[in-house]
Amino acid sequence: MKTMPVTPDDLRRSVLAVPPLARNADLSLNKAANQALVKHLEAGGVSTLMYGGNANFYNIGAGEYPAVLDMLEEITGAQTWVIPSVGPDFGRALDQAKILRDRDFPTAMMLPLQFPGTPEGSENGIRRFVDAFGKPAIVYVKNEGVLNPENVARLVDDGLVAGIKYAIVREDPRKDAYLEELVKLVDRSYIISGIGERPAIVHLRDWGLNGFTSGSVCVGPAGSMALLRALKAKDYEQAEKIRANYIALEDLRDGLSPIRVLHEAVTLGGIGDMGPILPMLSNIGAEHHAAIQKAAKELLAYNAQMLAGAEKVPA
Ligand SMILES: N[C@@H](CC=O)C(=O)O
Repeated sequence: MKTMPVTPDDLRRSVLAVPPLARNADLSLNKAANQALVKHLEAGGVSTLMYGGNANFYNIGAGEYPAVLDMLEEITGAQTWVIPSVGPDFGRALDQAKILRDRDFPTAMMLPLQFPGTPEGSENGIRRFVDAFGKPAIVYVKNEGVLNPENVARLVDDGLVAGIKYAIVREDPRKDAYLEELVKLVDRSYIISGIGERPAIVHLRDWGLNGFTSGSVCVGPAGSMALLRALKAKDYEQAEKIRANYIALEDLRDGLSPIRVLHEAVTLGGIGDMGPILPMLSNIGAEHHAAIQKAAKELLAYNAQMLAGAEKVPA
């Protein structure tokens, strides 16, 4: 597992996969299924795994946290970078900092707390977490009003930030007043697009962001990595062609529930049985399974083609 400090190059080397977390019927960790998903991602060329929203870290207690970290350390390859999340509440983040500070993870992502919180309180919370952890954190900007661009910029200026996951969803990602302000205050090499394949082209081409996160990469890792390579090569025609293969699954995710559809897509695609989602979430209803399975199988077929080298993409 990568243990060296994070550089901007690390943020763009791989798509940052945001995987679900597999559990058994009794909600204990399913190590074999989690390992199967990690192997699928690594076989597709992915080397960065960010365990956050899709793994429902929002609901993991500090009591289970050491076992989760042990498992992630065990199931990932020597070249793979694992980013665990902490929070979203301040007390849990501090408990998790005490657990993380004796381990080799080079950073952790602070989940955003929507309520109750203020931008100044969230900035202060991240400062105190980084102080307790002893390493810079990844800041997750998911909704307006949690952290303002000035709060994020102060954290960056004080050396407390390894990266920023920018994930405020816009109807048209080319029009984004928050991001416009953020890129004035913070070097773009810190900022990664945090909403999957759909806005990734605009975020990297038009806003100059330094990489992207994805959930659907867990089904089609080779295509997402090809998309990243096409974007780095500024081959936007190729990037559009590749992204088209993700839209069916992304439409289902955005229409129903991004986390719950992804969780089931990994199971129904046959990559690994993700089992029950930890409360306070719940698995998506069986009435959606056929559509999710179809989209997952189509993306897996595309992934197999990409692995076989059927499509020429920039190296
Ligand atoms: N939310 C996005 C990116 C990950 O955070 C997704 O799941 O695709």
